[in-house]
Amino acid sequence: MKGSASAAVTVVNAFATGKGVAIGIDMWTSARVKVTSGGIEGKILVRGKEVKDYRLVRAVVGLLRELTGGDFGIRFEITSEIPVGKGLKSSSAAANALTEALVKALKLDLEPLQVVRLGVEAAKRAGVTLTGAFDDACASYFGGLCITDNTKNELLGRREVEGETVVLMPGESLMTESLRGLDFSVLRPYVEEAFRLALAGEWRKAAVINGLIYGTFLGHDTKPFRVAMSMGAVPGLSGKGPAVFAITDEPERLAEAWEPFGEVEIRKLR
Ligand SMILES: Nc1ncnc2c1ncn2[C@@H]1O[C@H](COP(=O)(O)OP(=O)(O)O)[C@@H](O)[C@H]1O
Ligand SMILES: O=C(O)C1=C[C@@H](OP(=O)(O)O)[C@@H](O)[C@H](O)C1
Repeated sequence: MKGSASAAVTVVNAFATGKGVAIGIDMWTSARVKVTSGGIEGKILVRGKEVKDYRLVRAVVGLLRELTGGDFGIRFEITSEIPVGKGLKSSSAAANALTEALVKALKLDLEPLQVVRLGVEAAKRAGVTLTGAFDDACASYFGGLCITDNTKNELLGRREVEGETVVLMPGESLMTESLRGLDFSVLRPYVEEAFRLALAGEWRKAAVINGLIYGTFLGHDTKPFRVAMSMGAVPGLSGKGPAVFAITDEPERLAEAWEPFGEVEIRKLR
């Protein structure tokens, strides 16, 4: 059976408040799963390279074994376009895609939101998230702009968004788990303002403010933001970064200007 889910970009990062906003983008992870009599065997390919980190796979299987009471194994293959550790939600997409594939293979009758919540629980157990990242998981599974309360796994609002975004993926990687213990609560008053803007429909302004706050706090290079803003684009920091995205009428021009900072791709919002 097959499952798939996409990358997403951040409008408001949930680290400081537990509430977040993210938008799905057209960059995909797919999972194929066969249920077997025992063991977990398979391969993870990210942008053509093998990744040997099976924590998320084991967590998804463990969770579904508990749910069904079955002692099954799996053969799996995960193929992903989403680079790991850039802030583009590789973990949410993998958890969603694998959970969806396995739920189908086990012929379980679950609502889409239940599938997403299982993926979030698996990501927590695997230790790859701070809040559970229900915001990212919803944007990754359903697409659109998703506003969530990650402390309650509640989807507060969702709306369709159209257009393209330029995505900059700098060479360095930053794993979410490496930020555990950092006190983001000092950012709360400012991030709450960004969240209010997003709730009021002003998600572009929210993304810029969120990006400047988190980007500064985490010590990211501010040049990509400056370049994008000076060209009239609307930039944001995706997750904890280092990936940056921007909405602009001239994606090709911005993509060229961002080339010195890393790999650049133009993707559709979905
Ligand atoms: N395609 C994948 N298949 C299985 N696990 C994955 C995949 N992509 C990411 N992961 C898991 O998620 C972790 C990265 O999560 P995270 O630090 O949040 O990065 P990102 O910023 O890319 O979401 C990896 O260490 C790995 O455990
Ligand atoms: O782990 C988490 O709880 C979160 C991770 C962040 O995304 P990345 O993992 O993509 O950096 C952030 O945007 C999200 O709101 C919450």
